[in-house]
Amino acid sequence: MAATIIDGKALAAKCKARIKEEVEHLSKRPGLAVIIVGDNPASRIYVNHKKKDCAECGIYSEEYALPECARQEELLELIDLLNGREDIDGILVQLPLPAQFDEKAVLNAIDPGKDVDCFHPYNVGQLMIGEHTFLPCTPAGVMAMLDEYGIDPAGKHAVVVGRSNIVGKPQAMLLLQRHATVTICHSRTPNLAEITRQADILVAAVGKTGLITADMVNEGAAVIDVAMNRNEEGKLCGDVDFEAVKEKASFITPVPGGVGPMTRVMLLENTLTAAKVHGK
Ligand SMILES: Nc1nc(=O)c2c([nH]1)NC[C@@H]1CN(c3ccc(C(=O)N[C@@H](CCC(=O)O)C(=O)O)cc3)C=[N+]21
Repeated sequence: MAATIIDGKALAAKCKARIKEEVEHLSKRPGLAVIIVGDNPASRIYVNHKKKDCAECGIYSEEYALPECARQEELLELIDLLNGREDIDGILVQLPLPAQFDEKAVLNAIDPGKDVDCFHPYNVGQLMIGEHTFLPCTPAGVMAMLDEYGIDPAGKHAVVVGRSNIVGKPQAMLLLQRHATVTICHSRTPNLAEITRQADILVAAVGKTGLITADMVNEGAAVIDVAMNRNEEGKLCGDVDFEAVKEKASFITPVPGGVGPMTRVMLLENTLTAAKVHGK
């Protein structure tokens, strides 16, 4: 039987309506500062999306566009200024940064209480011990999708393919918190298909078009595709062979229209949380 297609766009719209409602009940508007450095066209599109999302939910947003040649000190000074501003609850530095930047130092400079990406080592540590305030946006978006479709991770075997700090690792943590048995696979995993075939929940987060083929998926698995790749025609696609895998899976996320819109919602959610923590 063909899989149920998880509609990330519809769920995102529903979540945004709730966030908007909550924002209306605060004493002051939440504020998000978005910093973009250089002119990466994908980053430009994403940042525009974020601004539009904020406006839709009544969140105040400010954009800082620094030139490609900006210096590290300039960026650190800006972050410092934003750290001190009461009207700004969240700070997001769009990644990737141009090569001259020390990404780690930049992320470290953001006040952990304003780190709505959940990239600061303090927040990553909090996540590890289950004490987190902020949710890692993409992994939390995935969890919200599982919840919405009644897919309970408890007791299931969840296989995460990919071990990045922004998706694979935090995804594994969130699934673990929800009592899944978690396996993390990556580029050096020799018997990848053998392991993915054991998955009740399979999360693909590698960034390699066509990586997950139907023979790698267990009948009835829930398949979540986190990747944002461009194919030869420049079309957005994930890691999963969607057409073939949807005939085998019980649930599957499309790209676009799956995890991407939910990632954006979680940024709004974190900004709302930060505003509440800041007494708004
Ligand atoms: N500090 C930082 N935080 C991020 O969260 C962050 C980042 N840097 N750098 C880049 C990645 C990528 N990312 C996406 C989020 C949503 C969509 C999204 O909404 N995608 C739509 C399609 C968008 C389109 O058509 O291009 C969809 O899947 O339906 C895509 C990509 C956040 N990132």
